[in-house]
Amino acid sequence: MAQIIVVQHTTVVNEGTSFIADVLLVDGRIEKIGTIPINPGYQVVDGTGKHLLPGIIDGQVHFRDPGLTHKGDLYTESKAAIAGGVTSFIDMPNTVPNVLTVEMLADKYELASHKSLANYAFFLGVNGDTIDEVIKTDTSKLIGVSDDGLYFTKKGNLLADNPETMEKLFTHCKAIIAIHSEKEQLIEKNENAYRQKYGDNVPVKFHPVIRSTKACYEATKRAISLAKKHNARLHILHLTTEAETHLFENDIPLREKKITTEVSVHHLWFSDKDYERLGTLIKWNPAIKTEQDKQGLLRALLDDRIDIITTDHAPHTLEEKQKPYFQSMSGAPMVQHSLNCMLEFYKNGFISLEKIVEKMCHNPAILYRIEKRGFIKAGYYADLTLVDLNNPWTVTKENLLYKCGWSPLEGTTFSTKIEKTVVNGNLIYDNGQFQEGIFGMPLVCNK
Ligand SMILES: NC(=O)N[C@@H](CC(=O)O)C(=O)O
Repeated sequence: MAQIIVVQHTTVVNEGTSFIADVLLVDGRIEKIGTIPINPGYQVVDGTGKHLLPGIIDGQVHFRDPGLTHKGDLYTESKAAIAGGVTSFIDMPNTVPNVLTVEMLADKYELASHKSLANYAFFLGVNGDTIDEVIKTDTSKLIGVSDDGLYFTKKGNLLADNPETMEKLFTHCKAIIAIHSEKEQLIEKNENAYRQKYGDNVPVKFHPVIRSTKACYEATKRAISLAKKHNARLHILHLTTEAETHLFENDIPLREKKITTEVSVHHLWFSDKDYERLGTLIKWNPAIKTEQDKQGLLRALLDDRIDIITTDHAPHTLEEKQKPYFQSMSGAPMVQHSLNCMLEFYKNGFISLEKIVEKMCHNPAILYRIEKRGFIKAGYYADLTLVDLNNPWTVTKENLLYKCGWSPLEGTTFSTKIEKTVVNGNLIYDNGQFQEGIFGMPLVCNK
């Protein structure tokens, strides 16, 4: 028998408007939005007073599977994602082994098919060592290629440091090229200067001085100019500086843009003021920068120079984080709370609900050409999240779902709660309870 769910009397937030309606879900797809008569056998979800959003599509996560599963894995982190209203994610290649060939990519899809509760896609990794292999590959069907995090291998050769490699890739690659844009060579110089002064114990407040605005701006400027020269499809990951936002355009529809960018939630949420309180827990690459940068990023998001919001969810164990500056891992878990963070900006009057949905749901689907997801539309997959905008709760260790068991947001009180999350028509998350054993689907990239 067909599985039928009706979400009744809910405020649907979709494509720039919000309106009260019922939403009918049949066999994994959205069938109708309007007034739905209830028949016996329908599962009814009361959405009165709640808001129904398309499931979040997080365009950048590190779920650590395979090889780094002491930090997180596809099961634990996808579960945390779903509790946060995230129904689809795109995962980075800096696992162990690094995902540098199409065979390894296929292995990762296979792994996710029996581990991930959310829908999934994976970037093919690319760095200076594998460029020739990647450009021989049929990249036209891939969601994207990326060098993100591959510098941890130390033979990484990030694209931002290698204009020649970058040009070669821009000439041949048909997929989106998503790059981590910081000039590592410049950063290394800064690191050496600070190491001489402080040894290993550099105060973390210098992190944004070491991983400087200059390192970001120069890398982004160069990547954009090379991409324009070759008419390549470039996406700059996790932008952190106000200066860089002015390098992007907002007068072309997203579908036609060749150069796009994103902001990660933590760069909107934290600023350098927070280093004193949180120390290396908020050490990220690129670094959290100034209050002025944070404001500039929000402005660029609102005026469409920034296209999507991601988390760059990057769990590490507390032990790995709480080491002296140079040994402490960069990155932190965020995927369970990204929607709550953005809804807090809404509650404080900084952004509309419709804009949040555009940047977290619609635009990732458009940018990565993801088939039939990201919108509340008849015929689309039923990936949805139901939120209560007036239900305060506090982040504690006990309510974290991350395998690493900590969050830089512990102690934060959010005024909104993610109540339910539907993935492919299945009510996977309902007020703290999970329906286990139903796995997500691979995202289909429709060029
Ligand atoms: N963002 C981070 O600080 N860390 C990421 C790697 C990366 O995105 O560079 C990680 O994988 O830990």
